[in-house]
Amino acid sequence: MRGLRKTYGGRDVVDGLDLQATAGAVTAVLGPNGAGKTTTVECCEGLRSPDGGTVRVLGLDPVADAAALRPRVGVMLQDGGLPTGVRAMEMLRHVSRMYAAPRDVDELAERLGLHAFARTAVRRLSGGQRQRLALAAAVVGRPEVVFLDEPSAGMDPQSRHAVWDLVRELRADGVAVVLTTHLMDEAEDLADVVHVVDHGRVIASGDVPHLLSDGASGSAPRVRFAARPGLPVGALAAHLARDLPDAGWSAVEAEPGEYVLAGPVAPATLEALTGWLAAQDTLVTRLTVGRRTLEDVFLDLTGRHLR
Ligand SMILES: Nc1ncnc2c1ncn2[C@@H]1O[C@H](COP(=O)(O)OP(=O)(O)OP(=O)(O)O)[C@@H](O)[C@H]1O
Repeated sequence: MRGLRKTYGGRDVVDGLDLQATAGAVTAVLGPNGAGKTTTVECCEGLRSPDGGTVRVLGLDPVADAAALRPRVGVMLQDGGLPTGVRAMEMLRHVSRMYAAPRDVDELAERLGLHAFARTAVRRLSGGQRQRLALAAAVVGRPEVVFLDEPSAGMDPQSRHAVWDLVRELRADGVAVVLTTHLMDEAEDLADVVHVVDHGRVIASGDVPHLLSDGASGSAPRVRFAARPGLPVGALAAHLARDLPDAGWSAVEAEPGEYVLAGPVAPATLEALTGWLAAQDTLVTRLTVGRRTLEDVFLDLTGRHLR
């Protein structure tokens, strides 16, 4: 996809977006709600027509060549897009019969735990059950390219891991998997390449280790703490720069009362931080030290939280 643009009511919700997905790899499009992820993948699926730019899937135009692409591409929509009146397994068997060489339906159902609600009408399924059924329908035809829009949204942890295992297996089988997500752990665990999207543009791309090591303070751990909202974070950064020999401190209030401190974090950092908080007469209610995450990458780039 090159220079993709999509406009609604005079507003560019996708604004010159470039990205590429390759066979045998998981490509994640990561971004907050409203970033344009669904619009982007729906242009690849032929469900929306771009207002600018070029989209090719397996070398074909998703709109003009829709009939040729249909047997080769699997799609899992965010809202399921399933017929609601039929029973779950009936629906899956029906879909499987449309393909030349479908997967074993029972084996797929077993892996995704579909047998527990096999005879339940689709409209009565829970959100997570519907998602699992939609995933099964997306992959049952052995597609070469699979688009998964927020595949594990609303799922319990066990189902989520079943989904992730299936995605890894698709990758091992040479499938090009494109998934949109706003879950950083999903992107970190699954993706070979992550495109971070905000306001309809790619603002960072690369494999996860590259993205996590990029930035002023490299891959140094972050200090996250909770305290009363509205602390003067500029003064905190200045205090650390004065107290500790290294430069390059940044402190942000990512959400009201939630702070992230980045810099050359060392044991003395915590002493300096808690000393400063005590001088502000402020009690810290939570404090953790951990590696940089994709959430931090987004925060560094936009000053906002991913969620
Ligand atoms: N048919 C439409 N008409 C008008 N505006 C739309 C339409 N579809 C999407 N939008 C707007 O385009 C923007 C991008 O939406 P999109 O669904 O692509 O974002 P997203 O990144 O997938 O978000 P989410 O994670 O919430 O699904 C949003 O502001 C949305 O309100």
